[in-house]
Amino acid sequence: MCSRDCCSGPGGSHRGNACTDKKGAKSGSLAGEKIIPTPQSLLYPYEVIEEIADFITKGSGMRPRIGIICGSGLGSLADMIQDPKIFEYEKIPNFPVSTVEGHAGRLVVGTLEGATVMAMQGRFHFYEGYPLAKCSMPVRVMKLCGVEYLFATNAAGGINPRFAVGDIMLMHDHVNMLGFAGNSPLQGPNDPRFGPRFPALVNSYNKDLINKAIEIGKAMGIESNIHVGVYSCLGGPNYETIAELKALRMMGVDAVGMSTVHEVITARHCDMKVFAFSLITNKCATEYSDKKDEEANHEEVMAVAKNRQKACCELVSRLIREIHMASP
Ligand SMILES: O=P(O)(O)O[C@@H]1C[C@H](O)[C@@H](CO)O1
Ligand code: HPA
Repeated sequence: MCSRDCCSGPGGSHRGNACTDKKGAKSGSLAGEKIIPTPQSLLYPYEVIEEIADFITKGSGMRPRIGIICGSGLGSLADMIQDPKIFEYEKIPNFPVSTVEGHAGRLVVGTLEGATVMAMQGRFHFYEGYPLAKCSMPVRVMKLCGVEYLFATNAAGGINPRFAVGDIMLMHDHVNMLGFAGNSPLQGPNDPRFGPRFPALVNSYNKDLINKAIEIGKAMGIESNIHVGVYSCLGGPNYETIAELKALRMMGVDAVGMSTVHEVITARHCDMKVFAFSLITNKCATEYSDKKDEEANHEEVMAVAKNRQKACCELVSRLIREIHMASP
């Protein structure tokens, strides 16, 4: 079988039934030979996750309580961290690398508003070629580092016509389109040390944290820019067609992106409390038009994220302060 960072990510590839690892060595089997499937979950068994978590907790001298995943262009959330200990993804054993612009590719551990935190400045997306279990593997690392709360953020297209560019949508639910297609980060044998075989996902998004965030939005004077809504993740990397956006809207989706859902599933499976929000970086057209400026593009996504980073940082830091003050 392929080695740890196998064919399922950049650097390796499938050829027929065989696979090549990063060094190009053929390590699978060709047609006619015995083929042993490797379920995604076995790419990162408990012991490997534990090793990565030990590397981070020993290297930082901390057991962080809050984990943050920075969305596209929202890396500044991690820049708020005090006394940061920085781990480049390349230097973390068994860690994938970031390949997307706006995702620096480093883990930052330190304190924020008095709380111990670890932040991913760069997440892994399905469209980068990583299977879902690999995309959300860092959430399990967070869990074994001691994280109780996951803060997942993303850049997303607004489908709800009431949303404006620059608004923040607090996620209270999601529609798992990749799950509709039979893909899940929890596929393969279940390790009960992480969580149950069949986790429930109702109430995945912590209501207390949503309510606190709404109050914080009011205190910041941005209540009209804060919404509560439903996010959906498609595989990307292409943005959606009009017909897809219309269908998503009919399903009750308010914002669409290419991440977060599999991270939330993984976090809920191992019983973490989840707070997540989308920064609306573009409005999604749901009617046919020839106007070029209605087409989504990553430059616009990054520019809007940069413009709104101050508000996003304040929301996150105030919420973390409340969590820490309520139970230091
Ligand atoms: O990592 P997130 O979900 O914030 O990134 C979004 C989705 C794509 O990666 C990219 C598209 O512009 O931004
Ligand atoms: N669609 C999907 N992902 C996105 C979008 C979008 O419109 N904007 C930012 N990420």
